[in-house]
Amino acid sequence: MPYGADLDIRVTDSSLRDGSHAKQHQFTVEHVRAIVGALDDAGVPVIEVTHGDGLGGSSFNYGFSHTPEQELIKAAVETAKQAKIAFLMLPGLGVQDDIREAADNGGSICRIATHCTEADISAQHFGLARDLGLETVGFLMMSHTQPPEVLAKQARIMADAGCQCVYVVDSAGALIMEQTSDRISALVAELGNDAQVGFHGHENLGLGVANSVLAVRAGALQIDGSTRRFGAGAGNTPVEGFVAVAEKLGIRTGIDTLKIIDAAEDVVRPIMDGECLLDRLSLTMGYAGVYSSFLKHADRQARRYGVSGAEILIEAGRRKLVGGQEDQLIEIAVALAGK
Ligand SMILES: C[C@H](O)CC(=O)C(=O)O
Ligand SMILES: [Mn+2]
Repeated sequence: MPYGADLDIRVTDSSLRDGSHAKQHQFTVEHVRAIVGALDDAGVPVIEVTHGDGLGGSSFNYGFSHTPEQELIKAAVETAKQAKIAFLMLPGLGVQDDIREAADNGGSICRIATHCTEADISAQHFGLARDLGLETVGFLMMSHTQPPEVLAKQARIMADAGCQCVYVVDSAGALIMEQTSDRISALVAELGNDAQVGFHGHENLGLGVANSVLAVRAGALQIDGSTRRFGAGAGNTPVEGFVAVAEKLGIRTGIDTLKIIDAAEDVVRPIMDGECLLDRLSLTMGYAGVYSSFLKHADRQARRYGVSGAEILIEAGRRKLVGGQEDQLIEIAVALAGK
């Protein structure tokens, strides 16, 4: 079933949210204006702008923002001519007033993220977002850790609370091919016409584009990516790569392939501190099933305590750490240093 009359699927670019992890939350209003301007011109229909860990993420545990995210959201809304501006929030990290403020600043899509077994903590936030007239999206993070039937039940909780599209979120970039499509199919079967299904991929095993195509084939109607892979870990599904492949497969995204390729090279890349690489640490994250946004934290602790970043990540995977447990990376590094 197509997304709309002109689109088969809708792409959301997360460079200005997931890329915040890679940029260590140092986005400025100028960065936002430049990236939103280029993506909007290329026809990207949705652009997500927030601290990497969502509204309220600017903190000691996650890393302080250079510029308050509400200012960034406002700048994005002022710049975009056709794109809708989305924002992310994790219940407990952000609070309901943050959603109200983001809506006042013109954000029109509210994305609520929970660990994939904790959808129930999102109910009041979806309720508020719908009351405010916002479009809603739910994120089931670390979806590789649960089988399709468990995710489907969690998706049902979100949909019943007012979520209009539930995403399978491959936070660790650990899903491999059919592991993605089986999860998407289970959500599509559970939700039917009650909500759409989306997929958010990371490149830690190099499968972002392939997994996204399989997600579309399994019925996903919304796909996330980041132009130039500007995201946590090895980055997200590259929007320009996905759009090129989609065009060749006859999947209509509404995005101009050549314009988004230029935007990646000429606008997004100069704002990045460096390329998001499929190197030892990010590959280890995909292999060990570790939350992609742990990359910079693990690297920092490895340098601080003179231990192996890869060993920190392997242990984080063994402990099945979830977002919010960044402090345990310090404990692991201290333990490794003491050996
Ligand atoms: C808060 C996380 O960074 C959300 C996300 O993009 C993911 O889990 O992946
Ligand atoms: Mn992500």
